[in-house]
Amino acid sequence: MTPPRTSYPKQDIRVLLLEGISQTAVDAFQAAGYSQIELHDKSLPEAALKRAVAGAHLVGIRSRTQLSAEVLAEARRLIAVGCFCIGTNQVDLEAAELAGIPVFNAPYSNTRSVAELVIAEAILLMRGIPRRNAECHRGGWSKSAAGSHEVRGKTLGIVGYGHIGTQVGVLAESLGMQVLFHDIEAKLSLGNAHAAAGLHDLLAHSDVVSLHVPETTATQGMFGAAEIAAMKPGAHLLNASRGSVVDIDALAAALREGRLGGAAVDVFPVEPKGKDEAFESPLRGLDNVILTPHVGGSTLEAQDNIGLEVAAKLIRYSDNGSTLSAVNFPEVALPGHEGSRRILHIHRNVPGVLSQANDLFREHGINIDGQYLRTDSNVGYVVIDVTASERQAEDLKSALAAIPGTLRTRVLY
Ligand SMILES: NC(=O)C1=CN([C@@H]2O[C@H](COP(=O)(O)OP(=O)(O)OC[C@H]3O[C@@H](n4cnc5c(N)ncnc54)[C@H](O)[C@@H]3O)[C@@H](O)[C@H]2O)C=CC1
Ligand SMILES: O=C(O)C(=O)COP(=O)(O)O
Repeated sequence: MTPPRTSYPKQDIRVLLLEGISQTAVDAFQAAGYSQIELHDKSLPEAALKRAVAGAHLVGIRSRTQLSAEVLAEARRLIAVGCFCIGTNQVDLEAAELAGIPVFNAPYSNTRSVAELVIAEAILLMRGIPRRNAECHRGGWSKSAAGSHEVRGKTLGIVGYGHIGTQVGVLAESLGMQVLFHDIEAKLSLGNAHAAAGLHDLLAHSDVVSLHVPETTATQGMFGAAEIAAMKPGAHLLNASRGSVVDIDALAAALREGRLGGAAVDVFPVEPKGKDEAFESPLRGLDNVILTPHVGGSTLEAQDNIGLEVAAKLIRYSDNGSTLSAVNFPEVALPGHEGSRRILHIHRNVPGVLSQANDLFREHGINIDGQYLRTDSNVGYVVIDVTASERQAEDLKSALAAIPGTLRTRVLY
């Protein structure tokens, strides 16, 4: 079956996928009729990124690519961005919205992978395995129970009790751990987990502390020397959230001085762009630290599911206009539009735009079959289904594009 025609022919829509996004995404785009797909296995340096996004209509990234306002300013053809991961802190979401570009992500697909890694690390740290592993590699043989503990009966403190934090809690309870959590939102406790009275209360009672907050202005640097000092002596810290959350120098000092028993760190304030760049960190060389290269969500299962999930969201927006589950944009869920032309108009949310748009339809003598509108404080997104010839729809699109405040206009056939 020939795919439905879009105002811009699908074979001319350019998809740019960075950072080794799964083949499942490529397959999904191809199955939907998108053939121009450019793939890169790592993130691009800023100048190359600007050049690449300038020619792209759909861009897929993971956590490493910074889509700043400056980069987005080059992306004049860009229709939508897909973050093939959970975090969207690497994108200037407001700049994207003000440019009329919805951003999508995969809020669930890698959560189990992170939770499994965290539980494995908690067990390894409580047994002192990172140090013993390092010693064996050097020919040592410290066969001793000193400093080794079962996790059963110990307390795990979870900071950020969201999709990942709750799963970590459930898995930890199945191992017989007691679970405390701290969140800025009121959260339903799963199992026998208890909300701590506050962050410092959690720190005072936990044998292992695991961070699962997003990067926000409030979480940047939230775990500094004071929080580390408030942890139980010999406790362990796990960070698979974002590198900016923890003061890495304060953590390195506490580990060197033996105030903390150990740490497992997956995310860093500065991460290499790819294999060719060296990883620098004050935590390197510390035997009581598990260092991993931001692989919390990197399992084949998670990546394959993320590829499908985010590609489907980008395709749905490109083909149908639905912004359902966009993280920065008014959400409009749309039915199919067989038999109608669908006109998409994204505009700054200023008074009068909608009435001018409606006037245009009257002036052009075009009846509106369906109209969908959502706004937030920055933008309005109006979708209008009309019975009109291709020519009439294109004329309307040009007239709509001339309304002051218009950010983007598209016609879907
Ligand atoms: N290492 C890796 O490969 C991966 C890392 N991540 C990171 O993990 C983060 C969390 O993921 P999810 O659990 O899916 O997100 P989520 O949004 O479901 O949960 C985050 C929780 O943190 C809470 N929170 C926000 N600010 C807080 C604060 N200042 N203090 C305490 N709690 C706060 C929120 O209320 C929410 O309950 C992501 O934003 C991402 O940065 C996610 C996937 C993979
Ligand atoms: O999902 C997230 O937020 C992650 O941190 C995983 O990032 P990645 O896709 O591995 O670059």
